[in-house]
This record gives sequence, structure tokens and C-alpha cells, in this order.
Amino acid sequence: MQQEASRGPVAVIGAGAIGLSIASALARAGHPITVCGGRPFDQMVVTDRGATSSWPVRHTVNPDDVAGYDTVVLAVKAHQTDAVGDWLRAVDGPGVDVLVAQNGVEQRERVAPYLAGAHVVPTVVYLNAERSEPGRVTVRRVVHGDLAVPDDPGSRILAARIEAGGMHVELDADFTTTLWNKLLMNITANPLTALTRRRTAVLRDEGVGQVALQIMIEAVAVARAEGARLTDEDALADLKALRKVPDGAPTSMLQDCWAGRPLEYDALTGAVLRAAERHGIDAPINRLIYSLVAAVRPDHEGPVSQDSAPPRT
Ligand SMILES: NC(=O)C1=CN([C@@H]2O[C@H](COP(=O)(O)OP(=O)(O)OC[C@H]3O[C@@H](n4cnc5c(N)ncnc54)[C@H](OP(=O)(O)O)[C@@H]3O)[C@@H](O)[C@H]2O)C=CC1
Ligand SMILES: CC(C)(CO)C(=O)C(=O)O
Repeated sequence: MQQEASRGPVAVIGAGAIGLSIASALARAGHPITVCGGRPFDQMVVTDRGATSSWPVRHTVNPDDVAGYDTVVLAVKAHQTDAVGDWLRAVDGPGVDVLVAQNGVEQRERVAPYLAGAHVVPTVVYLNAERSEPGRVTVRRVVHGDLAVPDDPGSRILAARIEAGGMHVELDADFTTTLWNKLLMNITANPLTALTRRRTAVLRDEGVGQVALQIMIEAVAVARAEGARLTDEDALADLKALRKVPDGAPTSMLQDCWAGRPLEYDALTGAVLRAAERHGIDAPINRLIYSLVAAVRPDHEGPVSQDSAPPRT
């Protein structure tokens, strides 16, 4: 079913900020895009590197329509995976690649049980993206590259398709390390922006930066027990990278606070706690962050300060 040169249609389950960012590369490479469920729209409009492009999309509400697709992008929030279970169960079996563009380290365990043998491509997403309305997304380059996937044959084909649309996909021989290194960023930037209701630049504050470092250093011990080759130096490098994120960039979790949506903390901090438990490692700082983020409530009455204001569009 897979042919490297194929420009077959791609199904996107979770056509939000990241789903459409990746879909835009595939559309640019010539793949027709089908949007599976969610709020309907017939054009995706993506602003990337200062240029705005649009492509028509087909929107379907019928899970049977994903049968026959050999490329699927899954980019719902981790806690929304079960809600798209009917779509995942309708995906064909071996020969299909399902790119799982979700933060965290448990993409395979989370998604494979829904699939009938399709190949899961867990993906590290370095992009920052923001959705202003259904179908309309702005992409920013914030840390490292664009995307990273494990270096295996199925992932290579998918990576080549995305690269053909101008988005870089790192083929990674030590993906466990890469997944955990990205998780270090997400267990700091995401909860700390949600708790303070400030964009990623909040990490430049001395005190907040110290908290971030302690969260990450505690998680490095857990990551190492899971086989990731990380040290405290990597935590420091991650903090430096996050401190350079452009001023306007809100984390995905801060965007969920603004929009009044449930927060994706269990796939991030929760994953650290589950792994810590497996290895008998105490992780009190991450436990504390987990409890605090679980208690965060949306901005019912709008942003609390100028700095936390979502962009006006
Ligand atoms: N945004 C970012 O900058 C980054 C995000 N990530 C990760 O990428 C993943 C996706 O995040 P992001 O793109 O921000 O999330 P968004 O909230 O922007 O997008 C999620 C999409 O899923 C759709 N969806 C939710 N439930 C369903 C359903 N039952 N059926 C069909 N569609 C559904 C939503 O549709 P609708 O709106 O219609 O409900 C929405 O389009 C997350 O794991 C996140 O951590 C990683 C790096 C950066
Ligand atoms: C790296 C970062 C913080 C970029 O926005 C991210 O992954 C997220 O927002 O979820």
C-alpha cells in the first residue's frame, strides 16, 4: 500500500493547531487533506514563516471514510484520544502509517490499542502553533527543529512525504532520549505558563527558571531509568532554549486555559510520575506540579493580565 512517490490523500484526526501545521506540509507536497470530525471547515489557512497559504479540505463525519488511507495524522490532545476511538478503529491495518503528533512519551501505548495493526509513528513536535478559528493556524519555529520521528522504515516514508512539503523531519536513532528531552520542556513550560497565565517568556524570570530547572532535574533521573541518555546539563540546555522562545508564543496548555478546555497534564507530568513509580524513584516536585495543574480552572472572565492576553485577531 505504501509507495514513496504516492501523493495519496491524508486523513487528519484532530485538525487543530498541530494537525493543520503538519497537514499544511503534506498539502504543499500535493496530498489532498481529509479532516475527520470536529468543527467543520472547507479551507485550511496556515501562516508559516510569515506567508499565508490556503488549501481546500474535505471534511467528513463518517469514520468509515478513513478506510483506504495509507497516511493518517493524529493530533488531538492526549486526553481526547478515546473520543476519536471510532476513527482510529476504522483505520486499515498493516501498511498504514499513523503519525501521532502528541506531546508526552506514551504515544504508542496510548494509540496502538485502538488500531488494527497500523504502524504508529510517535512524533516529537518542536513547532509552536496557535489556532485562531477552525481551519486557521499560525505556526512558529521556537525550539530545535520542526519534527522528529524514530528512524525505522515506515517512519522514513512518512518523513519523506512531510519533507517534500518543506517541513524538516529528523530521523532519530535514539528516540527514547529525544522523547524524554522534549518531555522535560513540556513538564516545565506547559504547567508554569498555565499556573502563571503568562507566555513561555515567564521562564526568563529568575525564580520561575529555578523552579523549571528543579522540575527537569528531578525528571532526568526518571528519564535515565527509562533508558534516555540525559544529564542535568540537558535540563540546563532545555531551559536556555525555552528562555529564547519568541515573546508572543503561548504553550499549548496556556491556549487551553484561555479557551476553557481541559488541560493535557496527565500525559506530561503524569507520565513522569508513572515512570517514577515503575522505578521506585521519588518525584515530589513533579507530584506537586501535578496537583497544582489539576486544580487550574479556565479564564471564565477573560485574561487576568495584559501579559496573559491571547492575541487579538
Ligand atoms: N499547539 C502547540 O504549539 C503544540 C502542541 N503540541 C501537542 O500537539 C497535540 C495537539 O495539540 P494542539 O494542536 O495544540 O491541540 P488543538 O486543541 O489545537 O487541536 C486539537 C484538535 O482536535 C480536535 N478534536 C478534539 N476532539 C475531537 C473529536 N472527538 N473528534 C474530532 N476532532 C476532535 C479539535 O477539534 P475542535 O476544535 O473542533 O474541537 C481540534 O481541532 C497535543 O498533544 C499537544 O501537546 C506539541 C507541540 C506544540
Ligand atoms: C515546546 C512547546 C512549549 C512549544 O509551544 C510545546 O510543546 C507546547 O506548547 O506544547
